[in-house]
Amino acid sequence: MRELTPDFSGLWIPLVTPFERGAVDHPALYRLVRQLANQGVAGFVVCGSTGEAAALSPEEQLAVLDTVRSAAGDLPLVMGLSGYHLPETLEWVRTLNRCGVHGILVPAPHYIRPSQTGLIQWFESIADASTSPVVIYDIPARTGSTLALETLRTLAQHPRIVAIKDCGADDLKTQHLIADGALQVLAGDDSRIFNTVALGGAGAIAAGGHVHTQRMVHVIALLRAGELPAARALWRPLLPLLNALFAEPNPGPLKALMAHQGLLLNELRAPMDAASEGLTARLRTLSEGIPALVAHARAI
Ligand SMILES: O=C(O)C1=N[C@H](C(=O)O)C[C@H](O)C1
Repeated sequence: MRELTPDFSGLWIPLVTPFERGAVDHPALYRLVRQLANQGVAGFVVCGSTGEAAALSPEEQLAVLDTVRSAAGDLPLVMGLSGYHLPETLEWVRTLNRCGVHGILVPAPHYIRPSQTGLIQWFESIADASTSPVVIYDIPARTGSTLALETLRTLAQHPRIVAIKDCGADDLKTQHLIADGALQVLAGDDSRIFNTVALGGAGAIAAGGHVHTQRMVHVIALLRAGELPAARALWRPLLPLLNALFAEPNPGPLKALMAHQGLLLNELRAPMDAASEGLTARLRTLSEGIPALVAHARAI
């Protein structure tokens, strides 16, 4: 039986971490969250892959969480985890328990590629230790581990495992998970948002939601309301930009575009680096070619 009935539907923004001369740029992060918070987003993911969490110390991660919390108002926060050392990860979960987040986003341990039994043990141990709901982060391209459908079905029986950020790139698995109804399915690959939500998924955790945020919020809301033609009309202009944002390693392209928009400095922590000039120019052209939402909405 489920202990909690949390809701992860809608558009969640996996926040970038702005930097200035090597340090976290907290004022820029605060301004960014303030600006996004009143655009209809469901909440924020702090220290996900887009947030370059792997390059942040635990102290920096907690400071980032504090800044986001101070700017986010009532919006819920999900904290990302990473690593492969189970005892250290459980200790970190206990630290996060004291921070009172809405959920934790948990990927498979990276690099070591355990068996499906080992993966079940990993997620169940973390869920047992967590006082917050767990969102499974299924992202084999980054972790090296594929979560089989049966593994996910087993994990869905845990009372605190309630949702999945689906970057599995496996359409059939996505459809089975949605049909099962045991986990809320959130698109984790931006280009799959439309299909996932049209099939009955609950929403998305999408880095591309930093830009043209309201358009993405509307697409998801229209799909959830069954208004397919209107959703399609808003989605089509977004797709080339969303694809281009991932043409080089995320969040390089996103930060380049946001820097052009004056939202932060175009700085990443090594070994992540800035997007190429050619891609940056293409992103600007694509982004500027997307009609303003109000004008577009009038036209449909
Ligand atoms: O940080 C995230 O959460 C996301 N990560 C994915 C990735 O970087 O692979 C992309 C997605 O848009 C959000």
